[in-house]
Amino acid sequence: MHKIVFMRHGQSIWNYENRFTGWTDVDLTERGKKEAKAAGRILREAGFEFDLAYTSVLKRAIRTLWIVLDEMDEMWVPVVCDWRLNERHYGALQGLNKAETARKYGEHKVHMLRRSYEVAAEPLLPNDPRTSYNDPAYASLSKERIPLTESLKDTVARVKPLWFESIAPEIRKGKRILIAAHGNSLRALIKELDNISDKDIALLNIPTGQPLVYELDDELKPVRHYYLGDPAQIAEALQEVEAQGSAS
Ligand SMILES: O=C(O)[C@@H](CO)OP(=O)(O)O
Repeated sequence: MHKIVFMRHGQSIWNYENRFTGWTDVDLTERGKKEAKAAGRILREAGFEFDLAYTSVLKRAIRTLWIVLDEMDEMWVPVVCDWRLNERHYGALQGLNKAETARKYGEHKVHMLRRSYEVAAEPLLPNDPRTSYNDPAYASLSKERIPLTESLKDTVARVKPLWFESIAPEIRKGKRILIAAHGNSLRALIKELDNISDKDIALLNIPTGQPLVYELDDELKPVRHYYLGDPAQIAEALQEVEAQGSAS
């Protein structure tokens, strides 16, 4: 039996301001840092140890991972930063307030944009200063591979190869892995792992800063999964994520 821990980053500045974030590289708030520290403590107290960690190339996830590893006194753990764990690209929505967008276009439309499998936001124009074309974090990628928008389906298409090429082989070697990533890159990974239908994935939200343990059998099929933290706090955090798309 293998165990892997997934964690969404702690609260970011744009989570706090309720803006569509995607590939925008915003940092954690003080609350986000506290969430990461608490997660590290919970993991340490539950006896978890890691041999390898994965994160995105976005600082809210990287910093969350650093804080967790620091709190666990495991800062030596090798870290792979891979763009394929980035948040799903939110196209032209990036920077807009979610409640204002819901007031303008309706809550249903915003829910579809946030949680449906195939719907993507309008793409950024190639000359939009918000594109990642000139960001050195993506220097190894050809321009065609840098998205201007993504649906969850597109996110699955980039996360899946990372799982099969890198993460799964390391788990098979016996490595104990922590993945600090984002709401939608984790939804994409979990959709594949748990074989969740395109329709049902709309119901899955991931709270910020809560360690989620997956137990996997020898074929790396999930046997069970559970959050480690306080259930009341997790329920509240989930409610908060869901409410971000409401007009009020
Ligand atoms: O804005 C975003 O990038 C994501 C995560 O914060 O938001 P949502 O939960 O709306 O998909």
